[in-house]
Amino acid sequence: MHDLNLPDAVNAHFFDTPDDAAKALADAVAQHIAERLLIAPRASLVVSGGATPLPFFEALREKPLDWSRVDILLADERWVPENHEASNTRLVKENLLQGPASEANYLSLKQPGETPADGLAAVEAALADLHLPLDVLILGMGNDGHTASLFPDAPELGKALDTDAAAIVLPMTPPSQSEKRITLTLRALSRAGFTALHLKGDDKLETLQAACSDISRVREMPVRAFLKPGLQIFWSA
Ligand SMILES: O=C(O)C(O)[C@@H](O)[C@H](O)[C@H](O)COP(=O)(O)O
Repeated sequence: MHDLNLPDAVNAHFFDTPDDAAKALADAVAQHIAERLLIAPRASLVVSGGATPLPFFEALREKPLDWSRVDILLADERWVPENHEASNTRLVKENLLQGPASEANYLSLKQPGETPADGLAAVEAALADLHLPLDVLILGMGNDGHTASLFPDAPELGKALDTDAAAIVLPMTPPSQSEKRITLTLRALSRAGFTALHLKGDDKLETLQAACSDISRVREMPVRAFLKPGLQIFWSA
């Protein structure tokens, strides 16, 4: 039905409604976290901002997990105050860190500082205890092929994609975006125990199709870096 030329061992799940996709993704994430907590003292959960994750957050926050042992952070953040409508931290606090999930530990990528470069040391300090690889990573994707804040037009993209570099978080200043950003780097985002790409709408399917057409040209569409064996794609109309 969906004419995608997916790389080997990438699994795509298609749903009729955003709620169906969100519930299935929340089930999969909760199962993965529960399994991880059986064998590890804590589990990390990295989520994305934007519009797509809202119903997923609403479904996930109700799961009966030992949330006090879960560290939640964002894959990327816009460098705006927490009460700004574009703040991903606000989105997560209002929609995910509620109910049972309010017991989770939130690690913020937004720290004091005029710019992400000014706040970088404080963000690195906030992430000092973060264990890599991550346990669960949920990514979104823009129609320019960005994921997290790995934007094709960001001057910092080369550094952020360099998995040999030590940085796990970097400021990003893509001219296409009105706010400055901060993002986990590819090094931090690679090899998570469970990685999902959560997409909504036909336009995203077309973008995914374009991304799959030549996965080697990562700088043109950074989402390609994640089109690897084990990736789970959750798409809905
Ligand atoms: O803060 C952000 O903007 C992101 O984390 C970003 O990578 C997002 O996931 C995509 O832009 C998709 O956004 P939508 O879900 O709004 O389409």
